[in-house]
Amino acid sequence: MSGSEDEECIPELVPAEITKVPVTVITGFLGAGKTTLLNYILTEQHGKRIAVILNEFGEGSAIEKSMSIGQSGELYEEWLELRNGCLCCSVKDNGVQAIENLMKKKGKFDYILLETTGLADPGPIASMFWIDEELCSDIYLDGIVTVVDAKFCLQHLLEQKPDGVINEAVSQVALADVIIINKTDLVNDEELNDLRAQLSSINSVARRMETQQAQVDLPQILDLNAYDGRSRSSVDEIFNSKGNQNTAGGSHHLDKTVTTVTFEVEGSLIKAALNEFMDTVLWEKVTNPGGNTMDILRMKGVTSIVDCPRRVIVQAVHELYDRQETTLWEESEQRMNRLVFIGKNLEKETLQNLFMMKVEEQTSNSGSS
Ligand SMILES: Nc1nc2c(ncn2[C@@H]2O[C@H](COP(=O)(O)OP(=O)(O)OP(=O)(O)O)[C@@H](O)[C@H]2O)c(=O)[nH]1
Repeated sequence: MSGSEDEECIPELVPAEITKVPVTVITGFLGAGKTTLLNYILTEQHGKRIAVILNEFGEGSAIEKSMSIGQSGELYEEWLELRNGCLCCSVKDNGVQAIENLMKKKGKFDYILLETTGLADPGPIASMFWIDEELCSDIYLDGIVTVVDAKFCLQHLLEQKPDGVINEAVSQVALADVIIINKTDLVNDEELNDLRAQLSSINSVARRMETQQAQVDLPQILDLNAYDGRSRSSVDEIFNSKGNQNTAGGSHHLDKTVTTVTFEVEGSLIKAALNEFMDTVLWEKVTNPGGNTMDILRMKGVTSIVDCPRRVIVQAVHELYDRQETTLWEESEQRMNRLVFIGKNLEKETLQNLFMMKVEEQTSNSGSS
């Protein structure tokens, strides 16, 4: 249709994204306080209609007992509608089916919290939101919240696993967008400081909160837009994050192989070079000077792409990554790339040099043309 008069009559369409429902994944080691957190949320009068999906494998849960598995082994879910408008569902699979069923109840809720089991690595769950196209059309991953037990978290983080076996507690901290240190009543200041330092040595970019009985300020954990390139906060977060290599304080000898590494490189690179860089570090893998393979669990970055007027945010969880254009560069602004990696055996110089090579390739190509 053309003609300005006609256009003026057309009501403004609401972009599809606005109707998508955010999902926050709540993870944390056994007994850390995930259920306490969810119970708190479900009983508070917060004015939100939150649907909670409990992924229960533990024993003794009242909700678990109310579930049953059909004779043919199919999944049965227990749905509870609560007085404050929340919905609660207990499931026995990885939660995908439950989300799909939940979406049929559209309109009854405006937020989803998905609790993982204490022993789960949240990586595959986070990836699911990128690879399942049907899911992605209705919902989006808002962030990962990891609850840790102030008293026992260090012990879990320090637990040595056989080669190739992932320490789930480390993985949960590495992938967190928010870390809630719960049960602070059970530790003294020194223990708490030690834990803070160790958590920060693994993941120095996550927002950190400290609670008793998991009593959080809800806006601190919801609507983070942690994977949304369009949110100003995610750009700021990447720019304000501090890289941290082996700076953990305290007397514990934490297995420091999972760390946060941050670097900045001036200039721009072409889109194909950025993809090559991502493929190399995520898929082909690079080794550090000690000969160990760098294994990236989480990555986020703000990059500058040649001929693109906007910053491009790159997000990765394990081997999957995604690019999104975000805010405009100012004309006078120095083009800059800032990348944050959380993973195993990371070494800043190797990653930075590899990225610089991609930027320099572009500079030398444009110089010779
Ligand atoms: N002292 C103390 N105990 C707490 C606190 N928060 C929760 N608890 C208790 O810790 C125990 C475990 O809490 P849950 O909320 O069930 O932990 P969870 O992470 O859901 O545990 P799993 O489902 O087994 O993974 C319960 O007995 C809670 O009452 C706290 O801040 N301080």
